[in-house]
Amino acid sequence: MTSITAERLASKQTAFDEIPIVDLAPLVDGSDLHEVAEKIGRVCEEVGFFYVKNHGIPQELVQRMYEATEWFFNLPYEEKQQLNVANSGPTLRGYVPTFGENVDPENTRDYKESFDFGEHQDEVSPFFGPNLMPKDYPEFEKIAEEYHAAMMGLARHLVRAMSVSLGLPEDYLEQKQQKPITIQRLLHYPSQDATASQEEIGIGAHTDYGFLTILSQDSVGGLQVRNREGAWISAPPVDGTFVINVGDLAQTLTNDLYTSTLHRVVNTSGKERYSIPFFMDLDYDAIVEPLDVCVSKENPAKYDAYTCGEHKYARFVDSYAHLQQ
Ligand SMILES: O=C(O)CCC(=O)C(=O)O
Ligand SMILES: [Fe+2]
Repeated sequence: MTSITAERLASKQTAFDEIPIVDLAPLVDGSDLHEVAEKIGRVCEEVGFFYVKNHGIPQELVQRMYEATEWFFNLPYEEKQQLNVANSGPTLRGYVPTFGENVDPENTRDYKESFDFGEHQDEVSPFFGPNLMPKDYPEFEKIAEEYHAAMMGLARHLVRAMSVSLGLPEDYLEQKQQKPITIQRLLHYPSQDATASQEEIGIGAHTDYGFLTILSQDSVGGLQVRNREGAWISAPPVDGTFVINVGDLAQTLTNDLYTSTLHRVVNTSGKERYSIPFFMDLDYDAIVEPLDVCVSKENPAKYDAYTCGEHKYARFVDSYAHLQQ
């Protein structure tokens, strides 16, 4: 690796407590929503990224989803290409090969390959519709659906806590999530040669486009988060946790109180890396603008209103190779 590449891809090896861990037990068992809400509010303001433990998702389910993920990416390339996102129309579901989505297109090309799905529905509209699923493997589809449903349940808990953290009724944000856009993604990061060109990276620096993300990462590592000083710090795997991060929609709604933090993945470990992010958004037509509780005379609204679906679709158009002219 040239020294400039090494410098660009390196992260500060920080203790992982720079990215805090929040214990969700009192939220999930219903004993103390307010205590957890207060903690989540603080870390959303200070970091925008946190681990959660005691989240109620069985480790065994996560394990099965990883086995299915590895199985999927080991399919012959031609079989994966039959499920290419370009065949999905506006649902934007399916397989995206290496360099098919570049989240920081001005600087880098993404080495990862991915597979997106959501809740099945017959009718097609942007982000909604049928899933493209591998043929002759109903077990894959079953695990995928089970995992997606589990993530939805955890996301609902977190969103309630976020409402309360803002001093709002616990169902306030949920009103914008009657039929939310959700994306369940599987990711594979082949290990990159340490001499790889600096334009190629696991996933380039980006913020997430949605409301919040629930990420499971395997034990390989490589996730890096940019802190307030502009340094990249590592977010190493922590057993039994998920990584939660605030997305753009939450930053807009809170008028920048909560931060949609830049992050990226660099895998030069020599091992294959897999991760499984779930993106929880708002309803397609939900209006996204700073909430009254986050706006005052001294702190006026920093954003004009936009709709969730249009914002997300525009961000996808910017990053998906098949949508570029
Ligand atoms: O794989 C990871 O650890 C992060 C993935 C990610 O940032 C994303 O898919 O938005
Ligand atoms: Fe991300």
